[in-house]
Amino acid sequence: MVQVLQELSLPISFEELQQQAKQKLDKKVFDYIQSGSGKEETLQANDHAFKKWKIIPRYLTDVSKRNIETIIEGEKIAAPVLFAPIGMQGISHPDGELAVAKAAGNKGLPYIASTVSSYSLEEIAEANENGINWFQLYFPNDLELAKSLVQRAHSAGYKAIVITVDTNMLGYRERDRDNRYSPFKLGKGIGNYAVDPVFIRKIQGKNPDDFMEEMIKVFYRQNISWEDIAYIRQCADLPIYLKGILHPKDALLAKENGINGIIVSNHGGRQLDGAVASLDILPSIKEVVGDELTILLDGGIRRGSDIVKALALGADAVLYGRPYLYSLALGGKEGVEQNIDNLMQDLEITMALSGASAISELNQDLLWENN
Ligand SMILES: Cc1cc2nc3c(=O)[nH]c(=O)nc-3n(C[C@H](O)[C@H](O)[C@H](O)COP(=O)(O)O)c2cc1C
Ligand SMILES: CCCCCCC(=O)C(=O)O
Repeated sequence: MVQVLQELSLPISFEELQQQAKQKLDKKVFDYIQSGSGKEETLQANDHAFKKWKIIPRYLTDVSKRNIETIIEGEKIAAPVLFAPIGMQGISHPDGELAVAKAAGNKGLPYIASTVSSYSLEEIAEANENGINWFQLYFPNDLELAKSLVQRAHSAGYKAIVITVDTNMLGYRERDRDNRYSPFKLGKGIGNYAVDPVFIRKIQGKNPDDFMEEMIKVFYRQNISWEDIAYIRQCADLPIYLKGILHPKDALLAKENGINGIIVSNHGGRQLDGAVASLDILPSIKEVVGDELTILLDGGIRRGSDIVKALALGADAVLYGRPYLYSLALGGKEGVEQNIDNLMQDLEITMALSGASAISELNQDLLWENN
């Protein structure tokens, strides 16, 4: 008997992937993932920014031996790509972060676990025990809780702390407001708080119906200072990255405060609408920080050519966001792995056709600005 194997086959194009995810997911969930804040000017600007730069390929170069690996925080990774922290992945697929972290590890790429993951950071670390995990911190209002989260991440083997600085409150997300949707009310809840000893102590004796309310109360620290960042450094001896840096002066302050790296990001256009596209501001940031700290970038990374452009403009690596979440929704862990295989192939082909055989060869000399 001939066995017909039903191989999972996700669309390769990002636009088609997004379209299929739209058909599969509940409308409110899809809107939450896809949309930006306000008029979505920043969301669109992220996309447009990549179109402004064209690659001027170099030919008659030897690209017969190609290598897309790079080193970030002293660890060799399969490509200059990290998985962006994305909260509550359980709304896209029941396996949520467990599937994605495992896929990241299998493909040799770091996974950044969000504070507001559906699963706890310990469960995620276990799922990706052979991979590299970083922990993203939403700085809570309570320093003891911040310390507890960071120390748990350290004990669970996380290799860096990413502090998101662009979310002192949630952006004005018109579609979620129209839909009356908040992911905080759905799914498994927030895995990290559900098991945190400090948080459990805080809610002790309270009505379980107030659990969510208590969580929301602790979420947003609206006055994070450089002293708070220094406090996190004292909690665990781990490299610190700041995510959401856009102003060159803040990048300079990060350098002066001994931060290990920054993530140039506008949160995928979900926070301040009207904010500059991350790719547009990258060259000015590179100019002030030079090679003294690691520069990562996210917002609009969809294809190999986007990665080439970001690296040529000064990023050491990029964070990959929405596309992996759509792949998760459509195909679970295998879907994410397939999408990453496609991205890595695309990157290798784009580099070779640009005349580069290694990541270190990508620089601004390869780009032309199309005003
Ligand atoms: C559904 C969703 C949830 C997100 N959750 C988080 C989060 O928990 N923490 C965080 O720092 N950033 C979060 N982000 C922002 C991403 O880390 C990243 O900055 C953004 O997705 C990059 O834009 P792109 O997806 O368009 O490439 C989230 C983004 C999306 C789309
Ligand atoms: C404490 C802030 C919760 C943010 C929710 C997840 C997120 O970052 C998003 O963009 O949505």
